[in-house]
Amino acid sequence: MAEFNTIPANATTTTVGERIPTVIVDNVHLIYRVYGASAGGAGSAVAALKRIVTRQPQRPTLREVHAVKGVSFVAYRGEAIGLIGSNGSGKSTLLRAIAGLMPVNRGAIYTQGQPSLLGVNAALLGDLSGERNVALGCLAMGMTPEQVKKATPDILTFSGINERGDFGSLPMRTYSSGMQARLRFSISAAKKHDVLLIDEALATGDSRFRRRSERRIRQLRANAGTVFLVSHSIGSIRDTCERSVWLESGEIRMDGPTDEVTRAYEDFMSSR
Ligand SMILES: Nc1ncnc2c1ncn2[C@@H]1O[C@H](COP(=O)(O)OP(=O)(O)OP(=O)(O)O)[C@@H](O)[C@H]1O
Repeated sequence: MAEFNTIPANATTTTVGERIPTVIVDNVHLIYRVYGASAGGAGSAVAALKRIVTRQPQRPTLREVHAVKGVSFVAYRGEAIGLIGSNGSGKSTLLRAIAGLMPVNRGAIYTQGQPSLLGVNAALLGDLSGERNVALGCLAMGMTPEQVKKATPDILTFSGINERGDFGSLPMRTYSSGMQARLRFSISAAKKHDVLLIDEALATGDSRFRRRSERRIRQLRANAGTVFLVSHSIGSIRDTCERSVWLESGEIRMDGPTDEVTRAYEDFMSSR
């Protein structure tokens, strides 16, 4: 997408008023292959006895989980998009593919720049202090050592982990899961991202941190990035995203203004 290079970094439209695409998802299929999974009772005691009697070795089996089925949409600069859907509908899988962490089996994903995935499972090292993890996380995001030094106090303050004592110098394994999630979010949000993918990160923070991180997401968007937010908290989605994509069983059920999509999703969930 070489034509993006000629557009000013903070513009959300071209000079002729066209919106600038940042992520194009074109008829994407994502399939997990699970090796060694026993299918249809092959793992039962009767099946095992039968194999012993007939002296047949257990054959390795392969099962496929078709997690995302033919999904297409275009995301634009300056948009915050909520990804909603019931458990197992394919939201996290789709984010991982947009981040380039999972190959697509069919279709294609085009992105502007390198999308950054911020998830509750993002790797931070439990034996290192919060401060060291901040430094490593910032270096991994491409900051220089000087930028890291400058950004570290702000990141620690934003995360709020030092509000109840000097936790920044303690190993991360001593943090609650909410504190760990807050620090992960704060590290990722310290950098301007072309495309920031957030998987449930806000759900684990308390309400004060949630408000703070929602403000930060709005700032990241205002800096012309695109934000994707996966969350089961419809409140967070409504407060942060003006557009939502609803996935169900790996397919798009609805894509449009958050108010309309979340209302339809809530009706669907309450009728189940
Ligand atoms: N590593 C994996 N191996 C095999 N199947 C997987 C794997 N990860 C997810 N799946 C399957 O892919 C499907 C989509 O899962 P995914 O985690 O993307 O859903 P989700 O919408 O994010 O769910 P949730 O809301 O529960 O987090 C599910 O059927 C799940 O069982």
